[in-house]
Amino acid sequence: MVTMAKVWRLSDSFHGLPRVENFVLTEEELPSLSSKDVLIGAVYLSLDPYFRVFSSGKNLPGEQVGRVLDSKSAEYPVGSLVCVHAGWRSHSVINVTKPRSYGTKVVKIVDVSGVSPSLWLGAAGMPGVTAFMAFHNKCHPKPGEVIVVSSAAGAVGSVVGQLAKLKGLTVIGIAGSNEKCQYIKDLGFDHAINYKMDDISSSLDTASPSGVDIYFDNVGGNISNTVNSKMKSHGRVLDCGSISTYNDDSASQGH
Ligand SMILES: NC(=O)C1=CN([C@@H]2O[C@H](COP(=O)(O)OP(=O)(O)OC[C@H]3O[C@@H](n4cnc5c(N)ncnc54)[C@H](OP(=O)(O)O)[C@@H]3O)[C@@H](O)[C@H]2O)C=CC1
Ligand SMILES: CCCCCC(=O)/C=C/[C@@H]1[C@@H](C/C=C\CCCC(=O)O)[C@@H](O)C[C@H]1O
Repeated sequence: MVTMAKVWRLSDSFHGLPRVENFVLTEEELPSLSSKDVLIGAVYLSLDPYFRVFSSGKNLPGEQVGRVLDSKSAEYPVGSLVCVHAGWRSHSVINVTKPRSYGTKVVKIVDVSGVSPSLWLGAAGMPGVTAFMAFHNKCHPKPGEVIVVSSAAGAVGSVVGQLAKLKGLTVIGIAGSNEKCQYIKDLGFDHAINYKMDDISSSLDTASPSGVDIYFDNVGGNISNTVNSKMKSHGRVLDCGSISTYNDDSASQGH
């Protein structure tokens, strides 16, 4: 039986903000399975900021949670839930012995009842691991310190803020709407700044008159210029990303 995959590709490279016209939905006939191949049906697709910068040619990158629909590998029986860098596509035929883009593999994931498998693309996946490793291994947090997190309602920032609360820090989040500010307050953030409505500088002075010990930066640009001006001596700035620059084709994307 022939399997047809629906595959999102780029019809045109990005210029400035991504537009619907940049994307085209195509169809692709999949090969029959060879030894160690599995047929995966997508369950959740991940949309991450790095797509804007790392998309090459017609192909979109992207991790997905999928379910094994057919298998020539005893290690991945039909019905297994997996995470795989397959791109934005409904179905994939993948050889489980071959590494994927930048070394990733087909990762079997635990199907926890009552927990959405989409978490494996968020808090339990790459964003969550990024937050955990960057916060604990690079920020050197100490209880009682003050941390500012930009893009605080995002996949990475929302986890960083919760980890910081667990570590006993005072946590200030910066987000772009009152709803997101309420969301991060509900997560336990001590302060929430709406960068589209509030004066960031005076809000930071009010939230932490003595300044900032750690800035977990996901945004870059003017927001970070303001936060950086509030850093204490020996403060730490963790440059996780600069999403405010990704749509600026003239900016250099160095990380
Ligand atoms: N170094 C690494 O290995 C990794 C780095 N990253 C980086 O971390 C950052 C966050 O990623 P992730 O949590 O997945 O993002 P999400 O897609 O979850 O959230 C991104 C949020 O950033 C905010 N944002 C977008 N544009 C701007 C802007 N111009 N100014 C201020 N805020 C803006 C928006 O929220 P709002 O409504 O609040 O504006 C948006 O929802 C990105 O820079 C990403 O590149 C992510 C994963 C790994
Ligand atoms: C513009 C620089 C973005 C840096 C921050 C960021 O979001 C990093 C994310 C990495 C992500 C991207 C790296 C390579 C993508 C290659 C796409 C492909 O070939 O499939 C990945 O390494 C996990 C995040 O740490």
